[in-house]
Amino acid sequence: MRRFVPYIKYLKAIRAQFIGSVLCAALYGIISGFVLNYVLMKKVLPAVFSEGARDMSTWQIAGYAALVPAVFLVRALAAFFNSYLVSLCGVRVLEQVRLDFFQRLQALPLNFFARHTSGDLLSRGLADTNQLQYTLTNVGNEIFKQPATLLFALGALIYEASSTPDAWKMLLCLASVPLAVFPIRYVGKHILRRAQQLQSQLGVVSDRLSENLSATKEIRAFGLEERETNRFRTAVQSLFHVQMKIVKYSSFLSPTIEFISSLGIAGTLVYAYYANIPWTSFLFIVGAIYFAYEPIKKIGAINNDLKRGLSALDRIEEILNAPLEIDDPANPVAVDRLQGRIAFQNVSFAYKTDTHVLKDVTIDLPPGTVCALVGPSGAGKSTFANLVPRFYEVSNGGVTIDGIDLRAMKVADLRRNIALVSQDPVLFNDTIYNNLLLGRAGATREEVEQAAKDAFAHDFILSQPNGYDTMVGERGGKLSGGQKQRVALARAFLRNAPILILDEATSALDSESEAFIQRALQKLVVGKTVLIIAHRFSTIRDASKILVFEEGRIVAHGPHAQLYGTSPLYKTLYDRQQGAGAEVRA
Ligand SMILES: Nc1ncnc2c1ncn2[C@@H]1O[C@H](COP(=O)(O)OP(=O)(O)OP(=O)(O)O)[C@@H](O)[C@H]1O
Repeated sequence: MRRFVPYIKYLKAIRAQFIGSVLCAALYGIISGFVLNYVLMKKVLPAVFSEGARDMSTWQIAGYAALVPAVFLVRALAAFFNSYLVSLCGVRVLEQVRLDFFQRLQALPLNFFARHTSGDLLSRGLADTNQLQYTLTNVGNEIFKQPATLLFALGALIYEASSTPDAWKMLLCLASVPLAVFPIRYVGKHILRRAQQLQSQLGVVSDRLSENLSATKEIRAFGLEERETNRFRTAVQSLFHVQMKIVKYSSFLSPTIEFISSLGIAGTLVYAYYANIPWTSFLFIVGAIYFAYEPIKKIGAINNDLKRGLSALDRIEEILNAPLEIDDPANPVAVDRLQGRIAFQNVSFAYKTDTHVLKDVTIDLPPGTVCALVGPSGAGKSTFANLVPRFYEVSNGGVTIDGIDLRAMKVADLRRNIALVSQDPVLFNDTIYNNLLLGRAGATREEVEQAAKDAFAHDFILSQPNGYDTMVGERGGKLSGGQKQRVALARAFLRNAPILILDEATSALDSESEAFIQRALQKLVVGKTVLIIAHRFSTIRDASKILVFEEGRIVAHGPHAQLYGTSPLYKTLYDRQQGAGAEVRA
């Protein structure tokens, strides 16, 4: 239970409901453990079956009989309110945990996402939080009710045994109680291990599903349907296997505890026979034994739930406690609009191992430089560009903008000064207008439309069924590649940041889109420091500075005319690209 303590803070806002649920649980415990037994065995049965019972009026009989449903009614109300309020608390705590989980995902560095698959993260965010919610409400439901019931049942037993001559020896029947601890511990241990397997197997299933859904076209094109189904089947079968192990252990517990409690009752029966215990006392004590074992059985079951919840919590906390790595400094330098002088000073960088993919890179790009990054595949161009918005932290050296080390400013301040247009821009499943607005929240309608005009997107947007209010579909699926690119460029116009990072699309666009995009780009780059991961020779040639990457180093830099004569690698890359046409990568 200690593991859940840090989350108690989330109950603050609903303190009254939580206290209400505990009080209802206590009332339930008193009724189940004592009142029910007492009313039935000590009041109703003796009154109805005693020698003078024949003389009672119908009203008197009915009065005694009505006591039974009256007690059950109060117990039912206590159970209902306990369950309702506890569920409310559990759901509220989980709402916060889910939010924390999501917020953490927003703050974690990109490196983290390279280490975790999206299926695994989805499974932690959905299946594990669901399991935790189930545990919290289920365990919460019983955690006060059952111990209260046990306490009052034991109290009733001791009270009765001590007030009936010789009956105290009947308490020996409780000697079998400790026996119940063994199966509870045994099952709990196994369930914890299996629950961990179950949750991670759920991650595998979710991973297969999300990978499959993200590659629907490739699967059909390569005829991979059967292979995919088989892969999914294997994952689901493993899940089934682990699930059944859990069912086996959970189902084992209840009957075992019932059997142990029957041993106690059998012992009581033998003793009561020899000790001549009155039947009313005997029934009361057997009732109390039953009501004492029932909570033990339930506590065993909630122990299992708890173990499953703990394994889910472990997986959620792995994310909640994952180091942020890239965080704001304690005393950030105040940054408003930067000019855009980017400088790398002896920068080395490795993704995870010691293998550096950037090695001792030093370069100074004055504001307004349009800089093309070229080099063979894997040479480090994207990595270089990704260090500027501080998507990753350098291993050695430092990156500065306007002379300020990136680590000295707030991450949000830095990124507000950068616009990013990626190769395959992602649009959210929202209207075109709202997708544009992501460039700069708070922009006016006129500004948004002007940005769309600058990006040559305005006309195609107006020709959509609902103009700017047309929904773009999941990941912008209802727009063509060229249209998505223009929306992304319009977003960059709207942002109007001093630094622009552009990953040029490698796939061919139709010539009309291509021409629009080139014209938009020419306008967009004016007055900005631009890093273009360039794949078209026209872009490369027009750049004011070209950085040639090879195996993580900048081996040459300068304008096209100079590099063409001095850098053999650049000459080869450029000639190859020019020969192969606009679509071939550098
Ligand atoms: N997230 C990552 N995790 C681990 N290694 C990575 C990651 N991203 C890139 N790398 C590795 O870093 C090296 C440089 O990659 P980078 O993407 O910067 O090259 P690039 O020059 O942009 O290549 P391309 O032109 O093919 O996009 C490569 O060896 C690549 O395998």
